[in-house]
Amino acid sequence: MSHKLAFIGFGVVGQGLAEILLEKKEELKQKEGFEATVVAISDLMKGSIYHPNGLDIDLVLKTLKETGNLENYPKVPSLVTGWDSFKTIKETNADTIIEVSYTDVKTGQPAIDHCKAAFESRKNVVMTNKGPVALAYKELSELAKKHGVYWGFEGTVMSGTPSLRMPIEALAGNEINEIRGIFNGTTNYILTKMEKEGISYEEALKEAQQLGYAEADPTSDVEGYDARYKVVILANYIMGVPLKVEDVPCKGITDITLKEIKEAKDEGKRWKLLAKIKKENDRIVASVAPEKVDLVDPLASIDGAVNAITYECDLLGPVTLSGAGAGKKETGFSLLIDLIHINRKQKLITV
Ligand SMILES: NC(=O)C1=CN([C@@H]2O[C@H](COP(=O)(O)OP(=O)(O)OC[C@H]3O[C@@H](n4cnc5c(N)ncnc54)[C@H](OP(=O)(O)O)[C@@H]3O)[C@@H](O)[C@H]2O)C=CC1
Ligand SMILES: N[C@@H](CC=O)C(=O)O
Repeated sequence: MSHKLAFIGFGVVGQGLAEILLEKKEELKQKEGFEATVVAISDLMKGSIYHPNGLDIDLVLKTLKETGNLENYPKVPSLVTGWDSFKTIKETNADTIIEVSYTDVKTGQPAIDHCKAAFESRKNVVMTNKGPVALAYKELSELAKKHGVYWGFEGTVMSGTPSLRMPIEALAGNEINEIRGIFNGTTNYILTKMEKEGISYEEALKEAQQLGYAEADPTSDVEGYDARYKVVILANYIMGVPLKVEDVPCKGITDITLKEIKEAKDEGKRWKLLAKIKKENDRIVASVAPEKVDLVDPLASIDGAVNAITYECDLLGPVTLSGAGAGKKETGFSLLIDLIHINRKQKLITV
């Protein structure tokens, strides 16, 4: 099947997916019958380009690298420049919108409205932006369903590690009453670096930013807001409970000093930013906070930008999944798996 894609936002993750589409073009065609044409990219500062017959991804990436602006793409006939996100969503011939603009932890905007505009234009959305899923899951999932389009958001929790797809598909039939884990790559990277290399909090945060792990405003990572969004997504999507962001007490890692990290080590413990969700009768209790975990706890050995999640299943007992929690290719992959899902569904319909 052939797909026409439009990117909204073209930072670390957007470019990660573009590189994957370029590198795996032939393999995806052979193995999955998947073909994609990028028709448009609209980014706030990097400019906006649209060509109904498709853009040359290699040339797009080179243009951006060399000039910093997409609008320096060669001026081929029918190339349109300067369209904002909404015009790109509504008026291009894309069938699927890749929403990879920044996550606004207060309002979820403009990404919520990007999703609405796409669904109302009968376009699929695949996204890594957590805002719309954390703040408007019910409304948006109903709207996507009403318009018969697909909404994929695997990368909103634990990057490309299938923390959403695995429980929904492979653990189906179990009741999941408790979830616990490490859901933020940046903070886990910082804590690991502070403990193992003795570097300062500021230095470790800078590295996480350079590696593309941190949010555009890293306050979201270090104060725990990003992990809190992921808790809300898991509660709504996996546990079917309409938990709200304001119901989740949240504390970050900014107060943890090198001295405290060393003291924990001497006690046979390690600081981790833990997220917890538990169903208690009709109630759900959830939190995000740093905790000293025993070194024997499986979560203690989760290092760097890796994340981990344990699902307490009524039939299977605890199931733990660990893998990348952030990163360019890793999160680009999360979008690819959602696109492959659309492709497989469409193939089933056409046979
Ligand atoms: N990085 C990671 O490892 C992961 C990221 N995510 C999520 O994925 C999303 C993208 O992350 P990432 O690529 O790292 O972030 P970046 O900050 O690198 O990229 C976001 C891009 O979106 C652009 N943008 C912001 N607002 C708009 C808008 N209204 N219209 C068009 N473009 C816009 C920005 O423009 P400009 O900078 O040019 O102003 C920027 O280029 C975020 O929501 C993040 O939370 C999820 C999982 C992992
Ligand atoms: N900033 C986030 C990116 C993925 O969601 C993180 O560090 O985990």
